[in-house]
Amino acid sequence: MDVHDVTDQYFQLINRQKQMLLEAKKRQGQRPSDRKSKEHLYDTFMLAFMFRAKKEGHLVHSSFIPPAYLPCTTPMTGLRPVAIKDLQLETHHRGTYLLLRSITPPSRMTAIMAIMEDENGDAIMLQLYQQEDESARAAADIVDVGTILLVKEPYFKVMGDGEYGLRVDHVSDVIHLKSDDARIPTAWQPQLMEIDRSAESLKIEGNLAFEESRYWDAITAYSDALGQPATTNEIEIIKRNRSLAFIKTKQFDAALSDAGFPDFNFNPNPPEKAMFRAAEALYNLQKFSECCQVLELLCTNFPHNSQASMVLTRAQSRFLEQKTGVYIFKELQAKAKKLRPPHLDHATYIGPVEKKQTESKGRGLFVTKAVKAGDLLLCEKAFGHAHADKGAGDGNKSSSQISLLLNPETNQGVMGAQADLIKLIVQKLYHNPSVASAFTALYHGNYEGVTTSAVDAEPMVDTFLVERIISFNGFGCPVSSLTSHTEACDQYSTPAEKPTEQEAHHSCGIWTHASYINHSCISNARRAFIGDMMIVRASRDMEAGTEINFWYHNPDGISEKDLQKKLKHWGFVCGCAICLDARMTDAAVVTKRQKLREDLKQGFSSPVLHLIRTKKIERLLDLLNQTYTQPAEDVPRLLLWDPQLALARIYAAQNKAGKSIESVGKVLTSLGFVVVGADPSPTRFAIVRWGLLVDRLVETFLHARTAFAAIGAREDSERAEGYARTTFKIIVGEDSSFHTTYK
Ligand SMILES: C[S@@+](CC[C@H](N)C(=O)[O-])C[C@H]1O[C@@H](n2cnc3c(N)ncnc32)[C@H](O)[C@@H]1O
Repeated sequence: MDVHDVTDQYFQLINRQKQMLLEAKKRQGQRPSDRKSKEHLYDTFMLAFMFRAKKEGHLVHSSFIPPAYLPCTTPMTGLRPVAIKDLQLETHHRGTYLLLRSITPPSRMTAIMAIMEDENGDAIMLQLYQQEDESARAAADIVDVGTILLVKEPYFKVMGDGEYGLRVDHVSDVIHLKSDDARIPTAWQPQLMEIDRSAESLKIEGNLAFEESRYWDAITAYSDALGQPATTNEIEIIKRNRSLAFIKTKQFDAALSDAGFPDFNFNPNPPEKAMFRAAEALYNLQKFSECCQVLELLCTNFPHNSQASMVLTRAQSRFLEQKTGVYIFKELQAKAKKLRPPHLDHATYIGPVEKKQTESKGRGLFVTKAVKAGDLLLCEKAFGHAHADKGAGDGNKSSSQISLLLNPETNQGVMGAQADLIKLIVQKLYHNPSVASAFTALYHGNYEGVTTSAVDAEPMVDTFLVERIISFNGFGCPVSSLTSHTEACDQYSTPAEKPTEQEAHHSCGIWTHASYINHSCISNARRAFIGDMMIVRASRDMEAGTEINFWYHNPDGISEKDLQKKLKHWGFVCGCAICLDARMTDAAVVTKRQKLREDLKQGFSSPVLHLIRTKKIERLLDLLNQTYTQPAEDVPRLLLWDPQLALARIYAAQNKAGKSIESVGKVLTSLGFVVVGADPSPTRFAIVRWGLLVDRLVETFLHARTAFAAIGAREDSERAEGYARTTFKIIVGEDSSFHTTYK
């Protein structure tokens, strides 16, 4: 993940956590004799609960990923009960389950916590991780006073504060029991029997909960109703109602099934509502073709349903995007600017690409036909996207959105919305198993998860597999590459001084198709973002069958050693020509280059006469150029192009068109381009071979446009503008904002 890596800053914290884990491990298997009484745990928890409630909203979350363990794969019938008093520290109690009842309300930190008791009256702190956000589902919906649940294969451990507790990382390891479940002990059963538990009264209860936006309660009531005797007609109505509640809670697989899709229960004239629910679910599952089919039938059978025809128009637009890759990018930019989180209602387009095995990088993505620089390869909606406001973590009021995620097992520390992304994807997989395989098929290193995806007919999600996949495949992203492009170019104020800090993104996501693209510093594609859409365009012309590569981390402005450090957690060392050349370069040459860049910096800031100054700069650039031995088209000269551009800028300001064009040609050559006509000769200006696509290339081509125009080479000027526009399109993802950005 190319997000804000803070491993170095939090090295000590990671080490401290490792030490704590080692200490805790020494107690493995112990049955602690100093467990606190139920009363003590209750009092302490409630005090902290009240104190925390007052401070709510100003929490900066930090969390440690514990050593990975597998979710429970044993069916309930194969598990035996265990009691709190029998739990052993630092142990996963495989083959058992613990029956618990909550004696406190929940407290939400990184996990949802509550004090639970067992049948013997012993109590324990329970921590439930990876649950939905408060905005999606209130913590009290998950656990509250009186909630009875089963924890499968409980993990008993020493917690951060030295107390003992249960930690549950896999959402499928907890089963909530309904009030009539036979496993509930008599003493915990409700004293008063409810009067009316008929399907009809439960349906009404569900409807009421739905009207009050208590969708989870509505689902429980409808599900209870379906457990009671009812006519076929009643069952269908309850299911249709539940289907809508499933849609509201993003459980689209279940919504589709409740709507009766695909055969609508063999009904040749499916009910209007059933079709509408199915269409909504299909839309959200991005199945636009099937969605259009259902809506077309709905509009034919019920021509007065204006909402259906509106949704059909929307679904048709998505279907068209999916088929053709034609988007109204201006609209996408406008939506990304306005929406928070910037999740856009648009479809994924998969261009001329296919997944194949590479020789040494695992699987990769290849073009299936010849493409030109600028061509669209992918325009992909994120499978999951977690947004963190820019500036979050800087002490402003958005700071609660940012978190620190530390993994002592992989020695990694990242700052941003990753913790949210893990949670979000765990929930998506848990609630929509039909989409899981696109995610679980992604690269996950040597992590060996479970081979099954369901237990007791319920989906099973391995949180640690999700974390591993995100770590290897996630990308940090700006809200819009248009903004980051303009910011990157504005930042470049001092000539010959590369910006040292590359932008660290706090928002992040997973794009399951783009995830097959391997890294190379000498890339032939670039990714851009508009909201949660990733746009991948070719940055060079490619033959059919070429492997697509983009850089995971920009190689410009960073030493080879630091770059490998950034790439380390992906588990490979870049073997591209730039990196190999850097490794072979003598230390004396490195020092010489540094010295020349220092001299150039001084040269640019020198107040001496222009002519003397540019002459000196030319000489220094020439010396710097001579330090490279490999042809620039094989090994781009990353320390040369930016001072060369600074010189082109000076010539442009001095209206020295010829010199400006010559400098532009040198910028392009140092970036690995092969160009012709970058001089006042009659040869037409053209790119024979594209090179590295840095942000300031747009400016470079625009200098050429102006200079060619000044010498009356109109055609060359137009061509230079065309290249500027193509470059902009590759970097930003689209070119509809080209003229407003570069007036
Ligand atoms: C996002 S995945 C890319 C797809 C992956 N190759 C696969 O088989 O699914 C990232 C992983 O691909 C591999 N990879 C990517 N670029 C590589 C490179 N330049 N050299 C070697 N391995 C690379 C590494 O294992 C990395 O962790």
